[in-house]
Amino acid sequence: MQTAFSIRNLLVETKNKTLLAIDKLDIPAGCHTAVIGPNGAGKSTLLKALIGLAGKGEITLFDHAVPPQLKQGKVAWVGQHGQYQMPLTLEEYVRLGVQNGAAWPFQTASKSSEDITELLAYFDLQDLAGKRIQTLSGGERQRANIVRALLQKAPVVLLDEPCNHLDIRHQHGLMHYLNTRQNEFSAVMVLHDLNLAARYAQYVVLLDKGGIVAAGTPEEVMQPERLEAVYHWQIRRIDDGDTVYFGT
Ligand SMILES: Nc1ncnc2c1ncn2[C@@H]1O[C@H](COP(=O)(O)OP(=O)(O)OP(=O)(O)O)[C@@H](O)[C@H]1O
Repeated sequence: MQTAFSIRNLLVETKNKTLLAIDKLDIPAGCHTAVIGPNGAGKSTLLKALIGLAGKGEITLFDHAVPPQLKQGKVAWVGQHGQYQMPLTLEEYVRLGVQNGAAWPFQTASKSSEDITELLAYFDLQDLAGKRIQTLSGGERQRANIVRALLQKAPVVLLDEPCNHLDIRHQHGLMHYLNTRQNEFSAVMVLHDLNLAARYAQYVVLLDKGGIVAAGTPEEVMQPERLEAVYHWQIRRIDDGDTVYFGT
């Protein structure tokens, strides 16, 4: 299996504390990875390390050493906090993604106005295209952030809690969109919702206290006893024969 990110001897630390220590982790390409774990486990820190914003260690992307250009947006990024003070309409805001998507070895797809129209329609934003971003709701802004990142047509998209502010339709809509585009890009996403992780991710990394507890398929990783030990809460796994759910 091809590897998207290959991580060796990653260490992220402050003066007094180790935030994340990972000896070895290979995040597969051509599928979507969910990073799960309790608050403070190190999930966002891992995503930051993947784009070179945190830590020391060896990280390769499709077997290339991660170069400084990654910091300039060659891996698409949906962060937890957007910048909404710019005097832009929603359409102008998402078009920033097109401008960020400069060529780099893995960049092949073209970026056309059809992409924008299609993505705005899919994420139900077409009627808001002319609206100022400051006036959008939380969920509308989050969807705009997602469209802006997807327009970069990068081979890897990192999403830090992308379902924040999204209603149930748009949560599943986003996950469905990602799963139908696995031949175009690999997504690595921080998810708090275990049900979304179990249903839509093909690879799961469970973090706790700045380290990896388990990594593998959802079935391998998301065992109730293991989740209970990490989240310190009773967790039940319910399999209705079609879908696996996690409840308390
Ligand atoms: N710049 C920093 N300086 C000091 N500590 C930090 C810094 N950034 C993160 N931390 C700490 O590192 C730990 C991991 O943070 P991180 O944001 O990666 O957690 P997370 O798993 O994404 O959590 P959450 O689910 O709450 O978003 C936390 O204990 C956090 O307080």
